[in-house]
Amino acid sequence: MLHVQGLVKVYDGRRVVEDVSFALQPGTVTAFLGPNGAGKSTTLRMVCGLTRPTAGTATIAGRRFAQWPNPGHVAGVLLDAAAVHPGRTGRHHLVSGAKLLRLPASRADQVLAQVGLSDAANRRIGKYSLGMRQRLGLAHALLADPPVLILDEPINGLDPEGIRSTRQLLRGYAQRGGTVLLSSHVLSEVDQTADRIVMIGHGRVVADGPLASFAGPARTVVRTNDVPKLGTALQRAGLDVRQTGPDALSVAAPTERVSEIAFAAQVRVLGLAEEQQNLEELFFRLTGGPR
Ligand SMILES: Nc1ncnc2c1ncn2[C@@H]1O[C@H](COP(=O)(O)OP(=O)(O)OP(=O)(O)O)[C@@H](O)[C@H]1O
Repeated sequence: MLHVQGLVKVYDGRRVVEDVSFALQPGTVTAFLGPNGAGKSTTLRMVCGLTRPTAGTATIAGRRFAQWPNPGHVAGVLLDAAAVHPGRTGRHHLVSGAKLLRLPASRADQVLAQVGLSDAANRRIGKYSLGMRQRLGLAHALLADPPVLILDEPINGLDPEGIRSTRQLLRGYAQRGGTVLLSSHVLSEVDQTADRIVMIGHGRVVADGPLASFAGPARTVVRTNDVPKLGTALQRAGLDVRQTGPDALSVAAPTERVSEIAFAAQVRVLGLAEEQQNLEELFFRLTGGPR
């Protein structure tokens, strides 16, 4: 559905995007990840025809984005949430967008409801928070219910509720066959949303694959009132064990296995939880560290 082939961008003799290629299938959410300045926005701008590539091509449904007679019906784009008229209301902004796309004004209200902005529809955009502007930008991208969404840092500035509802919205959109490409420089923002990650560092793709393939083996954090006894039992079972607090151990095993061993050793467990995968570390290793 979206094909990027050998994209290169040179600014003032500097290669800021170097031979970036990937192809996205319908029904998927792909996170385009990289630290600040890695070349994400430049790549997305080339995909959307806003920046001319030095080399390479990007096509959506077989054509360059700008070659489509009605590009907004093919891909919804959110590149810069700040690029909206602050004196307009959210609703006015979306009604204008709907008109340009030859859609009924009622579409504005539908997408406002979809992103949870109905209550703020008649307030001026200048009074919106960053998170509200992000939601408005997402609403604009959704206007024509296009098959593809291209979103630059859509989670940035959202509160926890905004993050949760945006995740749900994007997952639901992909489940209905949509193709989503969203960029982020914070891995934890997208690890519950994306099926696949494409990581970019210094303009180059450094990793590309299903998110699960980058996650290390499952680890469990277990809290107990007898760290030495449980630690010994877990080590005897051949597991990698690290003490992470006065009453806490991190164990390279799923929670069920840790629970079984603790039960067999007759050690009281105060808490048991899956450890958050530290994908951030992997990210920095692959991209050569933050700039
Ligand atoms: N119009 C331009 N002229 C010259 N250099 C540019 C231009 N646009 C971007 N760059 C440079 O290209 C590099 C990549 O920038 P880009 O905005 O694509 O990175 P990014 O991964 O999106 O970063 P961020 O997460 O900060 O948005 C940076 O070094 C930036 O300074």
